[in-house]
Amino acid sequence: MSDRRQKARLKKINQESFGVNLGVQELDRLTQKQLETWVDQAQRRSQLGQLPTYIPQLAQVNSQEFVVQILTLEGKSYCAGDATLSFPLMSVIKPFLLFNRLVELGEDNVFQRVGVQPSDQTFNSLEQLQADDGWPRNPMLNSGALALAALLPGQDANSRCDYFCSWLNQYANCQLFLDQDILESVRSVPNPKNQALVSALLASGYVDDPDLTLDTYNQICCLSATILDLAQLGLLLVQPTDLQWQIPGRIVKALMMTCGLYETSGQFAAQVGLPTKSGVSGAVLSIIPQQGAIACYSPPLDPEGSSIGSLFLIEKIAQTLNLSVFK
Ligand SMILES: NC(=O)CC[C@H](N)C(=O)O
Repeated sequence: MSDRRQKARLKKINQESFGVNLGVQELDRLTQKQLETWVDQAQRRSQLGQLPTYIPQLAQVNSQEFVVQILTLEGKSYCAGDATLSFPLMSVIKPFLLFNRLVELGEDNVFQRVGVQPSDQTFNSLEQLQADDGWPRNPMLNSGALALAALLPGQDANSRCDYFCSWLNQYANCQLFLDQDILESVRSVPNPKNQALVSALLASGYVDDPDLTLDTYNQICCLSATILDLAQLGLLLVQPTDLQWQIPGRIVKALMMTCGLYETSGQFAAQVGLPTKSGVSGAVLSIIPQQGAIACYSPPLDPEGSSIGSLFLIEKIAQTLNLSVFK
C-alpha cells in the first residue's frame, strides 16, 4: 500500500473508532527549529552516560550519534540526525513481542505465562524472578520476554525470528532485518544472567526448551531498524491497522507506561506521562496516544540501561507541548 493510501486509511480508522476527526493536535505544533535546539541539548547531556560493555559491538558504537524521528497521525514527519543509520532494537522489541502474542493467542493464553506487575529490580534480575517463585513479573523484563519468545511459532529460532520480523514488517509498514553482526557479537560473550533466567523459567515450567528460547530471544533483540522504521512501529500501537487490535494495543501501551523503563517507569510516568520503552542499544520509543510516535536513538545509557539523551529529548518535547496522557 502506498504511504498516502496508508495514511488515508489510518485517518479513516481513527475517525471510525473515535468518532471524531482529531484535527491539528499538540504534537503537530512542534517546529523543526525547536526540535533541533533540544537535540543539541540532549546530545550534550547524553555524554554523561555510559555505553554498555556486555555486548562488545554496543561498546564500540559512536557515542555522539543522535537520531530522532517523529510521525504524527495527521501525516507530519520531523527528523533530525542520520536517517540512514540502523541500530538493533534490543529491548524496544519487547512491546511488539507482547503485541504479536496478544493478537495471535489472546489475553488469557498470554497472561498465563507472564504477569503485569512493575518491578523495582533491573531488567535482567534473577533475584526478582526467584522472589516471584519463577513467575516472570512482566513482559518488559528479560524474564517475561523470554517466556513470550517461547510462544513464537516455528521449528527453530531462525524461523521464529523470521516469522516475527515479517509480521511486523507487514503490519507496521517497515523494514526490520536481523543484523547478523550484532547477533554474532551477542553470541560471542556468554550472558550468564539471561542463561540463569531461562533455567529458572524452565524449572518453573514457563519455558520448555531453554536453548531454543534464548536463541529466539537473542535473535529478536538483534532485529534492527532505521529511526523511521522505529517510528512506524510506534504508529502500529497508536493506530492498530485492524480494529480487533485495539485492546491488545491498549494493554501494550499500559505496560509500556508502568514497566517500559524498568525501575524508573513510575518516575517517568509522573514527569512525562507517555508509554515508553528503552533498549540497551540506546533506542527509545514513546507513544503519544491518538497523536503519533517519537523514536529516538542515542547510545549512552543511564544506570538503569536507558538512553540518557533520548529520555531528555522526549521529556522536553512532552512537557513543552503538554503531551502527557494525564491531563
Ligand atoms: N535492556 C535490554 O535492551 C536488554 C536486551 C539484551 N538483549 C539483553 O538481554 O540483555
